[in-house]
Amino acid sequence: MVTAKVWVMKKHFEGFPQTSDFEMKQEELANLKDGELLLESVFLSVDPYMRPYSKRDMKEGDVMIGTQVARIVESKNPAFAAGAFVVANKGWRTHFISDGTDLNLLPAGWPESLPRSLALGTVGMPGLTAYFGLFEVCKMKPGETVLVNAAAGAVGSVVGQLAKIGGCKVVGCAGSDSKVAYLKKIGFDEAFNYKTITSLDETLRKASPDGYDCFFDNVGGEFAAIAINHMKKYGRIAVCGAISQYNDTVPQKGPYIQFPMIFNELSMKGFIVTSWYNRREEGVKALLKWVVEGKLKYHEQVTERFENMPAAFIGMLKGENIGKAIVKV
Ligand SMILES: NC(=O)C1=CN([C@@H]2O[C@H](COP(=O)(O)OP(=O)(O)OC[C@H]3O[C@@H](n4cnc5c(N)ncnc54)[C@H](OP(=O)(O)O)[C@@H]3O)[C@@H](O)[C@H]2O)C=CC1
Ligand SMILES: O=C(O)CCC[C@H](O)\C=C/C=C/C=C/C(=O)C/C=C\CCCCCO
Repeated sequence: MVTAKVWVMKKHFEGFPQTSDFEMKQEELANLKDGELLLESVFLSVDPYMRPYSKRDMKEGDVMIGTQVARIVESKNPAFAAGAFVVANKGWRTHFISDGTDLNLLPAGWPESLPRSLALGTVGMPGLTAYFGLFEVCKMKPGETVLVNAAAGAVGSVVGQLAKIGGCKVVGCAGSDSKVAYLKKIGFDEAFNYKTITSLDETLRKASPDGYDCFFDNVGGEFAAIAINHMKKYGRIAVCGAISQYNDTVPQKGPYIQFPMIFNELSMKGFIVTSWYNRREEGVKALLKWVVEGKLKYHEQVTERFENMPAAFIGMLKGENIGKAIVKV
């Protein structure tokens, strides 16, 4: 008999999540039946979507939603061998049982030198968000200028580098000087700290006087309201996330976007990465190839120990991460 540790959302978040909103519990797992597998989480992901999705999909007492890289401890399913690693979507749990239908094996040929946690970041859901958001939603073309916010994070850092790989100029912003230095290091043409500039309007104009063809928006709110006025004619905006609004208790007002949308004939499209998962294999293959070739750099903010899941989640929402926020069990 295996006992799993799990984190539940004890109380719905009000405003910014607090550690007291979470509770760690234990779950006894049943013995394996034929066709089933026992898995242990090795790395868990903490992601911004957990904040709005908790409100939409969860009730108090539910295990926190989320994905992990897990190792197969025991297999009674001939399609899976013990010792193999998979990506699963089983929530904040140390151990769990699966019948294999909801597991994705790490791609064949995963290099020994690469951390398997990248399957939750640059070569996983956030990397795929950048890939499909930029190439399919923004329809980025060589020679264009791309703007991305939350640029030093899991999605943004890949957006900027894919824009460079695709032959574009890229402008990014982040919330600290060390993040801005990181953006320069990974090839951003222009980068600024949105917390210390005096005028976003002036900063965006200076970074690209001719404006922006593509805007990959991870933040929403006031930033997006100002950035939309800097789009070029026929510019495209991928509405990926709205992290500046996730912890609001009172909805933000405005903006009124009709004038720039009409006069510059802009396109603005929201998207959810999983809608592109019929092409998941293609995206993972391309991202892994660029990582192996050294064209796509990665950084991970690793928090040790399952017990620290809430702290890692809250820290990521506060901006403590450079690159992908990961918990190592
Ligand atoms: N549509 C989709 O399918 C998907 C959407 N997303 C969205 O993409 C965005 C980025 O996700 P991800 O890369 O995983 O997360 P990140 O790794 O970028 O971490 C979140 C970052 O957001 C920034 N942030 C927090 N609060 C604010 C704020 N009020 N204003 C501006 N920036 C803020 C912080 O960086 P800083 O220090 O720079 O402030 C923080 O590090 C999120 O909005 C997320 O919901 C992600 C995956 C899929
Ligand atoms: O890795 C996986 O397979 C899980 C991924 C799940 C998820 O779909 C990935 C990203 C989602 C990002 C969502 C971003 C948002 O900004 C969500 C916006 C609105 C949600 C509605 C909330 C309503 C609350 O009142």
